[in-house]
Amino acid sequence: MKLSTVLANIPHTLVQGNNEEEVLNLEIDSRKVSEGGLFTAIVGAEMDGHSFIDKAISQGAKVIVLENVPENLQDGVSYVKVKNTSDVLGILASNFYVHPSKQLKIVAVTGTNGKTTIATLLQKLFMELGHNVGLLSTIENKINDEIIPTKLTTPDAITINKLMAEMVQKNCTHCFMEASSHAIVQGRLGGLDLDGAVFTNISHDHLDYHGTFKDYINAKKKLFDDLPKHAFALINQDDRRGEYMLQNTKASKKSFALKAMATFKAKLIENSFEGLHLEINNQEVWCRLIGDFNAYNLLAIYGVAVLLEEDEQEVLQLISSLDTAAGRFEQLISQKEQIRGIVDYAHTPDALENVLKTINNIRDESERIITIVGCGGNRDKEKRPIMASKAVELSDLVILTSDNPRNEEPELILQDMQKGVEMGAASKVRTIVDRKEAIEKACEMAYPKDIILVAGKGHETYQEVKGIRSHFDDKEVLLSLFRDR
Ligand SMILES: CC(=O)N[C@H]1[C@@H](OP(=O)(O)OP(=O)(O)OC[C@H]2O[C@@H](n3ccc(=O)[nH]c3=O)[C@H](O)[C@@H]2O)O[C@H](CO)[C@@H](O)[C@@H]1O[C@H](C)C(=O)N[C@@H](C)C(=O)N[C@H](CCC(=O)O)C(=O)O
Ligand SMILES: Nc1ncnc2c1ncn2[C@@H]1O[C@H](COP(=O)(O)OP(=O)(O)OP(=O)(O)O)[C@@H](O)[C@H]1O
Ligand SMILES: N[C@H](CCC[C@H](N)C(=O)O)C(=O)O
Ligand SMILES: [Mg+2]
Repeated sequence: MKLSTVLANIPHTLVQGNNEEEVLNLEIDSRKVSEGGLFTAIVGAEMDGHSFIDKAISQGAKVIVLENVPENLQDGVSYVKVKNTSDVLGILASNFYVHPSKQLKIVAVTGTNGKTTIATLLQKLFMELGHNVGLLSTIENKINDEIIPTKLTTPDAITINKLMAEMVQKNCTHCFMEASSHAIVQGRLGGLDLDGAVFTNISHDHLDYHGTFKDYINAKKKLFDDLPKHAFALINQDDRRGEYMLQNTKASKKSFALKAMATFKAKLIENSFEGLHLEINNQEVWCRLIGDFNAYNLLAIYGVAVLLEEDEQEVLQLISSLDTAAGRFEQLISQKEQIRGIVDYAHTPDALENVLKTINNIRDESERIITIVGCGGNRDKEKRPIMASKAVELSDLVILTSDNPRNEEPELILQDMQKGVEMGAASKVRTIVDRKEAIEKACEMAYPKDIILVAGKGHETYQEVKGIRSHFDDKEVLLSLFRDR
């Protein structure tokens, strides 16, 4: 594609070079640039892409999009100056891949918890409804049944557009995606033509990155501020910040709620280890998902489907057969002793509290709860003592352990967590650095019918220590320990 076409609708100055240059590919990482590529220099959180411009050229880049022009320009290379490279990357990628988002119905889901559940189940539902559908999620990206592995919840703008172009090529009509707060702030969704956005809830997370809770809330709000007029903005009316998300949006305002007045209403009739019994817009529905919080997720899914003009009856019928997303309240029960293992991705104080409250509400009094939980390294430190304290408050026994220590010392993360354990509760808490040993200990301590909650890693199949990811799977460990129980 010609450079002038790639730069359409982007205010820029061609400092040197030729607008007719053919661009063969786009890159933001110099290490991945190939012949004929366009390299965009991004000022990142840790590094400045401008320092890799020469490296990108040595790898074959023919065009450089940048904010700061270097003193020495290389011959045969076009240099394009823009005001903010992160801001234009989405438009650049959309131009290069010929605006795939305009050819898809796209709904982005944001909020602290529930994004993966809602996006994943929407993809399943819309496939059941007979559509070809794409998915961008924490667990994986998908084009219909084809799985494309991912390391991020929301990919960078180039990857998003590339995947969407592939979705269009494979006749997809819809794409459901998660919009993380990091992605919104970094402009990864820039240039996308969204048809709807969903707000689930907001609670403590990622303060390491956003600084204050207010900035974290405003990061989520930006998704709604940027929506076009033809889109819908669907918010959780029961969340204190739901209404705020709609303050400056041009989109049509819709809501869902269990308590407040809303466009889409549901009532929780019963909640058990077998599933949820709900009333959605005055119709009774049985669902296989567990926990009050999933009533919100299912209602949001219903709302999106109706707003995308699917048949309400068919949607309600299909919702009742939807299964949970991998690692979200996944249950395993040992044969002989009926010990109940629950693997859940709760890695925020709010998620942990919700999951534990759900278990407390539906368990039999005699069934004890043993919780295994850790907190990620190189992530929000403030949530560590809070998560430990919630675990202690709502469980009979707690084992604090490691969850992706990354570049931090696991022992120090655990010390931060221990600060949330009150003196009087110390007797029900143990600390075991090795996650496998922690799960083994929990099984050793469990009586028949006890409940073991393994929180924080959900679908993850690795433990990341000092930059190296080794295979680790909570579910796999539990399964092998349950074999003889
Ligand atoms: C803190 C953060 O969000 N970083 C993301 C961000 O990187 P960055 O632009 O700040 O990168 P940087 O390392 O400072 O480098 C600046 C630029 O130099 C380039 N570079 C760097 C080195 C080199 O040799 N050559 C080169 O060209 C980089 O490609 C980059 O363009 O943009 C990159 C491209 O989009 C992301 O891959 C990267 O995610 C990192 C790996 C990450 O761990 N992010 C996590 C925190 C994240 O985004 N998580 C959210 C989910 C959170 C949740 O809700 O749970 C997600 O969406 O996954
Ligand atoms: N609507 C909800 N409200 C509160 N907690 C929820 C909700 N949905 C799920 N959870 C809890 O949060 C955990 C994570 O859920 P999910 O993966 O759907 O969220 P997410 O927003 O995608 O998270 P991430 O930002 O890490 O990708 C679940 O395992 C469950 O414990
Ligand atoms: N997307 C979240 C996931 C956290 C999951 C938990 N297992 C951890 O590694 O901290 C993050 O990157 O903060
Ligand atoms: Mg997610």
